Amino acid sequence: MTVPETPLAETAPAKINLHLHVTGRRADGYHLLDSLAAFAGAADALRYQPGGPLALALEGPEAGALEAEPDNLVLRAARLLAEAAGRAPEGRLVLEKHLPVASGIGGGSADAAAALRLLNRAWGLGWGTARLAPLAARLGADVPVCLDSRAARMGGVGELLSAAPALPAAGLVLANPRIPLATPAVFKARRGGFSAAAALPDSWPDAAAMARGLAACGNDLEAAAIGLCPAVAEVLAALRALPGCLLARMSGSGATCFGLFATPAGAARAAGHLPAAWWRWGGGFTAGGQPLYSAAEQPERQPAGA
Ligand SMILES: C[C@@](CO)(OP(=O)(O)O)[C@H](O)COP(=O)(O)OP(=O)(O)OC[C@H]1O[C@@H](n2ccc(N)nc2=O)[C@H](O)[C@@H]1O
Ligand SMILES: Nc1ncnc2c1ncn2[C@@H]1O[C@H](COP(=O)(O)OP(=O)(O)O)[C@@H](O)[C@H]1O
Repeated sequence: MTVPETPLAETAPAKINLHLHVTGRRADGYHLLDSLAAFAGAADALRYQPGGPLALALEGPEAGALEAEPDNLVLRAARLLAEAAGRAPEGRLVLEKHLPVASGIGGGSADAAAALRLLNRAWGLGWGTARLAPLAARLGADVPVCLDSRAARMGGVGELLSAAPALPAAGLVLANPRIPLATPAVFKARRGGFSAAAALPDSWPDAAAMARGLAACGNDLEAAAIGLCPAVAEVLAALRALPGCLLARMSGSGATCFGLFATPAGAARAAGHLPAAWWRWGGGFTAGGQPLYSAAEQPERQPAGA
């Protein structure tokens, strides 16, 4: 695996759908998607202590939303991996929950993928991504892209991954009105036909070019989400009103929306202007749990004349 971590801990970065086109529907009701997924510095964290039967403890600011869950995706991932490896599931996992639950940034999917990576190492399996990917797909449509947590183009129902455009140094603000939205309900409420896959370049030179390119795409679930949760429209308006916001759009099935900015530092400052009652975060993109660009490569200001 390509995610460098300390031996018994993993980060589970938020997945952002920079665009999301619904291109068709399968006979089983699942939708065919075309999406550019990228990963934010905002993340959950998962730790492991060996010994004893499999157990999960929840902590962190967003843990409350999960305490009543009968079956956490982390435990489902652990049992699935143990079954595939022909061994007993064991060890104590601690999930530190920072990402809002049911919010369109794939927190549960990222946690499940982090559990597969972590237990793959902790149990000494040494499996590569190719061997873990089919297990990931069984846990949810978003779990395969979260295995490597690197920007990727998603096709099929989410399991067909291909190269993403090279992302420039850019800033990202995430905002959620603290209203959970269930993914199946949003797909069900969607009206209209299907979209073509987006035409994207191999790379964008800077955040402004990326915002212009993404403006030609959309999120086909946005209108349905606003119908179910009108606060999504308020979040989008608030992001667009932030100084320096280059583009604002909903991620996944919502209700989290993102704003693109020139730099991570500018995004972090802008996030502070959003209502304190919302979940809000500002920073940059990551790949495999590491910042995409070093601080030195992230100019605070655009060069003169840019
Ligand atoms: C919409 C997306 C876009 O990345 O993100 P989120 O809003 O969840 O973050 C994903 O496709 C969500 O993936 P995930 O949350 O793993 O979905 P799953 O658990 O597999 O499916 C939940 C339900 O969503 C619907 N679903 C999901 C994926 C898909 N391609 N078509 C669908 O119609 C189905 O009704 C399914 O029963
Ligand atoms: N570790 C987990 N984190 C978040 N949600 C989880 C987890 N385990 C199970 N779930 C369930 O998965 C559903 C989708 O969660 P999540 O991945 O946060 O949504 P989304 O993909 O819309 O961001 C939640 O409503 C919850 O019932």
